[in-house]
Amino acid sequence: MMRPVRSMLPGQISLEVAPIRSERPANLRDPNLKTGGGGISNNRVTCFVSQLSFSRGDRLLVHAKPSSEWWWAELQGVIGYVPAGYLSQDAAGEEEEDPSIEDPWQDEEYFGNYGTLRLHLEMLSDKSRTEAYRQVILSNSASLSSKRVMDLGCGTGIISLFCAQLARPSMVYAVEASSMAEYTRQLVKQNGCDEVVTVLQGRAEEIELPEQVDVLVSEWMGNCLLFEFMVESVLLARDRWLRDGGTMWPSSAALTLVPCQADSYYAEKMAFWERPYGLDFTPLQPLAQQEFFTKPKFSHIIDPCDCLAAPCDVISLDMYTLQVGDLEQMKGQFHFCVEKSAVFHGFTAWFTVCFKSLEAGGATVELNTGPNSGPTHWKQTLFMLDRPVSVCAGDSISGTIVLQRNPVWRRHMTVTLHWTIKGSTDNPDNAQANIFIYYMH
Ligand SMILES: N=C(N)NCC[C@H]1O[C@@H](n2cnc3c(N)ncnc32)[C@H](O)[C@@H]1O
Repeated sequence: MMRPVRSMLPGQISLEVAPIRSERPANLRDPNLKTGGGGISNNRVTCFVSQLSFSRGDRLLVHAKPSSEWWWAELQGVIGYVPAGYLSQDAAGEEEEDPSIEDPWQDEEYFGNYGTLRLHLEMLSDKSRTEAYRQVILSNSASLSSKRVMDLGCGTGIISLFCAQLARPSMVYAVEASSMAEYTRQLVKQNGCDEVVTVLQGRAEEIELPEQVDVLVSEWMGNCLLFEFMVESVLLARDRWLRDGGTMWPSSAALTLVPCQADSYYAEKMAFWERPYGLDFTPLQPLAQQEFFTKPKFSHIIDPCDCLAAPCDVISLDMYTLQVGDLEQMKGQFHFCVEKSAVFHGFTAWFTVCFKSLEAGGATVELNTGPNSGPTHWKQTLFMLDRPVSVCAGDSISGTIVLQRNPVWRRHMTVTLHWTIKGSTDNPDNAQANIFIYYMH
């Protein structure tokens, strides 16, 4: 239940506001509609809220208090940030806070999922992923001698077991927050590695290690690289347990984007409604567009020939310098030169991580989850446009991508793509500006 509070504002304060994920196309040109962000494309508007406008005496419903300064509240159906200092508890209601937001990390569900085998089987069955980590350990086996290693989010302990089997580290601290840790201990013993590998059950940011480590290795990447935001735990552990001059594996990460055609997905979700069983179901197409094309398609497999331009790295992370605060909003730019005339259905994203060698001049190991590398369980992520656009060779697609971390649900993010298309003939009629905002839940 949400708790009503009254605002004690000194008069009207007009903060920015916009309805969250407006279901109806709103006219963004409406001078009265201040938006904290969002956009319009083909009259479909999705907005996200940054701050909420309210007046003295308004009764706000508080959904969550992610910080002492800013609360997440609702006023007449609009949700947004409010300055907590302007609010007072409404004597009328002592209702409980919304319990569903007591756990903005959703750890019970998150670690509950990793306590079962399904996700671990998927990850272990991913040969590109698992062999890449094996290759890192193998190619650095000599340098790993007598090193102290932390394997953050070890799951079944596969990386720790590779360390113990292929190298001679002095100690591997295998940290796992889910109940899988109990089985990981058994696997370590079963494979005769319990002299070297110590399994610690708990969140990496909460457990205590007896010493700092020389190497922090983790397989933390989620869909679109950052989803799950496990990377925050890796940065916190780095700052607390990695010795100065220690090694981060992965050392760096990059998110890559490419404009693409997606004929079969478009046919499956949109064209289908044209003549199913000889009938005209096209009135359902706006519903299909809203249901299927307003959120990313995870586990998309893009065929290299569906790429309409050379892919472009839009976000690059240096795991030695990246800060937790940097994760709130990450921006990238892109400029694609269309290489072939085709239908532009959307953008596809994937990531690459690199593992610098412990030896100076040693080979860097790369795990690339893109269409020209071995298949992985992440596959790629497809962001469909509302409506496809025909493009010609020589056209340019330029714009920005913004990954905005959810201020309440800390494992989620919003992806905003803003781009323009310029015709190769520089025909101004071809120029169109589009913004799409996708919620990754
Ligand atoms: N996207 C991924 N690579 N997910 C791997 C997640 C694995 O790390 C574990 N894990 C995730 N975050 C943490 C954390 N902060 N501390 C310990 N284990 C974690 C999780 O239980 C699972 O076994």
